[in-house]
Amino acid sequence: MSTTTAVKHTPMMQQYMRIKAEHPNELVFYRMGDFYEVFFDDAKLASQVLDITLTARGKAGGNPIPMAGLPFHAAEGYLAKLVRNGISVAICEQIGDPATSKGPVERKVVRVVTPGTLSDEALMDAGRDNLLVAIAQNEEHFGIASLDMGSGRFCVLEVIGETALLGELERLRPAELLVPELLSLNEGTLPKNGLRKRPDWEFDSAQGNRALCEHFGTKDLQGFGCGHMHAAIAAAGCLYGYAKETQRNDLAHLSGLAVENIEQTVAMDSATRRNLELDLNLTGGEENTLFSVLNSSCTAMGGRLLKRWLHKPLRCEHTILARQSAITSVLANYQFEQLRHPLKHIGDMERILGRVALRSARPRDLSRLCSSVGAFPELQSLLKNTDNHHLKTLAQQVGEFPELVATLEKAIIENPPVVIRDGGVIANGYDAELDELRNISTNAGQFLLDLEARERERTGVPTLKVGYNRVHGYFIEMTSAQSDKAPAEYQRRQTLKNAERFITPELKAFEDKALSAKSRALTREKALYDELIEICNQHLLALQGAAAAVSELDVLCGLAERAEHLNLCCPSISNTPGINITNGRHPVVEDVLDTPFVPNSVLCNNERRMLVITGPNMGGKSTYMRQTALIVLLAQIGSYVPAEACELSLVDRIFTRIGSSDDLAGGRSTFMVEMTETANILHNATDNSLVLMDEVGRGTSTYDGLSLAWACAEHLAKELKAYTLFATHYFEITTLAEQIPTVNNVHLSATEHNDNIVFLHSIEEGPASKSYGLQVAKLAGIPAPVIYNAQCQLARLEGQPTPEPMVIPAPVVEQPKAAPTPEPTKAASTVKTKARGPQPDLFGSGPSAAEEAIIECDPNLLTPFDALQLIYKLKKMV
Ligand SMILES: Nc1ncnc2c1ncn2[C@@H]1O[C@H](COP(=O)(O)OP(=O)(O)OP(=O)(O)O)[C@@H](O)[C@H]1O
Repeated sequence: MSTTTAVKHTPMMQQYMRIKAEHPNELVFYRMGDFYEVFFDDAKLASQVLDITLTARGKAGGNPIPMAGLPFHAAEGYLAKLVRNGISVAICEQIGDPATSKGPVERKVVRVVTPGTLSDEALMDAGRDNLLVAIAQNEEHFGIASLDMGSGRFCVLEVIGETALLGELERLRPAELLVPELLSLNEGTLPKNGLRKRPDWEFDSAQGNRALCEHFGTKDLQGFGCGHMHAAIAAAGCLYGYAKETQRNDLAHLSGLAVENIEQTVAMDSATRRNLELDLNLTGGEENTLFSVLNSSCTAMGGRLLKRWLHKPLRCEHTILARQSAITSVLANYQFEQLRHPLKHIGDMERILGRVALRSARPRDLSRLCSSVGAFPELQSLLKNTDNHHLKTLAQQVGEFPELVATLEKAIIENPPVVIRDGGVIANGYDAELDELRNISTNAGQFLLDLEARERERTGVPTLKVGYNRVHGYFIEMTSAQSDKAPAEYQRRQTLKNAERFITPELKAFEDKALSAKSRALTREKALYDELIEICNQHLLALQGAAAAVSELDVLCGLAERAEHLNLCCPSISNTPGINITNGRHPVVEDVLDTPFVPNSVLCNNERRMLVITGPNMGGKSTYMRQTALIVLLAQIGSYVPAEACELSLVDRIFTRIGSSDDLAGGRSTFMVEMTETANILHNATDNSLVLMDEVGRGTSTYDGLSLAWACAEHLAKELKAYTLFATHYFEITTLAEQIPTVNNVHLSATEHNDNIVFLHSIEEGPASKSYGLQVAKLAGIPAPVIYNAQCQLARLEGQPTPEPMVIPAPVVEQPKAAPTPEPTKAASTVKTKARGPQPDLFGSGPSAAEEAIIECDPNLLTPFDALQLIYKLKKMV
């Protein structure tokens, strides 16, 4: 804040400063009539992020106070933009009455909107979970707590080591991340947006335990299965405190803590999650991802659940088979199509219920909740005769809520306004008192006319009038001459020169009602609305369960629809170790290709633990590897898979070492990233893991790279025995198959036509015969002279005659500095005799004649003439 306490402020500014001092880390929206105003540094930030004008209001210490204002009615859009940028906002409203206030109206922060604690529909992306995450550290253990404020889903887990932690953070992608001040982690690896450091004491496990027990009304947390998870409880405690502080609410919808058991799910590190492009592609977009192809859910909550499934493949065969059998069941007779009809009428119940619990639900939330729950009977009748156990369980969990639907239907008008503030939400006929109040204000005129006519007749005074004035209110007026005809219950209210004014008990009662009818109608309506929210809250737990079951039904029907339309097959889970995919396809590449996708099979088992994949660039190696991982992943979420047939045993981890990018924020070069990821694989892969290695070693010099690739492949095949797909351009590695029985060569086929390469994309047994690198470069548009030069260099390296005399100076070709380490050398000697194709045998080739001549000569002994001779000699040799 660019101001000092010594500066004299106006009373209003003093009030602002007091409030701001309590919210140093939030941008304060200070309510001024129909505007929110922001001051000082907040104003500068807001004007920058929101692209609004920065002006000034008054002065402090002679300097103008920077100010930016935004209309109150448009605040939501601005809030959304700020939270998307990771900025929290404290909303400070006028709570005093301006008419009676001395000095500035009393103001108070009514809520703090932070990126991770959103629940307003307008501020959230319906397509993804919006998570508040906290991490706590206990030596090597990391406790992770996550909360989806919208739905109240509150989960904890513990992992060991930084890599596993980062893998989970990649899965959760927190909108806001709470970390202790003293976290021994490389901060560059944590997401920047929404990162909040909290004091270490907030992560006290015992204190967290107490707060959580108090919230759930339990003696301890054993019932949730996390009593012993101290790091996770520390994280959950901090998260809970933060959520409560910002929401200023009792968070009733947080009904339990779910323990995410990592033993039950397939572990994937952050690189693997990114490389497989599960729900985000490599450029960060949402198109062309596994999710985009596979999602055909009808509800937003179904879509979000599918994302969670894709990021959490299972190792629990029972659950996988339950999902699979449900899909098979709804595929029969296209039942999924019928089920999708009621599902389309179900709104985002999960988030609506969150707002109901937070008591911030809007009228349209209630009417959508009503129509959503109103669709349950149709779902039930469709599932009534199912013989599938899982579908039966889900149907039971969905239940029916006839009374609630009847109440909401009766209570809320068909298209209610956005907010309850101005009323007009509760339907006529729902509440007699409200009806009467509304009748009074709308029918007041008629009532008075009727009364006038009746009183004229009763008194026989045709000039009797019913009137109103602001001082005396309603009255019956008679001329002074006729006033003796006033009945006994007429009470004199006012005497004028020629007339008398009376009031009757009936008119008095009407007056009491009419004068305040409008505001009382509004008050009554608000009370009824709160009552409705309470009624919904009474069903909260059951409704949350129903929403979860509906989401799952939706995902299962969506997967069935995809299975039907994308021609997927039901994988079978086997106890015999192995992955056997017949004619598998890459669902995303297949989706984007205009030409037919070439299906390929994979066979890995105890005898075939590693496939060394060779083939030309663009041949389809990466596609083949990724499709294998995606098929395994889909099988383990319980889905059908893109293949003709598939049988597999469950894998415990999926690792990928694919592509290369540097990690500037984390201070790691491309090669360092590559090696870190490889190290993680070598430390953690088991004989039940699926490992994809794409061109390991290419990030460094040829010899270092080949040696590393060789050693990694050998370690994976001999020691770890993981199912490994190892794509490489180092032909030497194909000879591993001759030394290790469980290593097999496969290649992506291609052929040449008129000097051009034709990719066949089909997998064949054995190593590739050629690499076609120059043809692919030509295809990519490398200029002809450069291609020609490359051809010459290739011929020279291969010891073949140069195609044409070379005019371009030869580039420096790297020469081996030292012999490779003993193990690879042993392997290399085999390579020398066995290496196929025209590529040079890098380990095997000795020094050339020119090199030998250079080695032999001693420059200290050369005369200038000798040196010139040597140059001529060398020139002849190359
Ligand atoms: N089975 C297939 N059927 C049809 N087209 C395919 C198939 N596999 C790959 N392709 C096409 O070939 C392109 C290149 O595939 P991919 O990236 O897998 O090749 P690669 O062998 O890994 O290449 P590089 O060695 O250069 O990384 C894909 O983008 C896709 O268009």
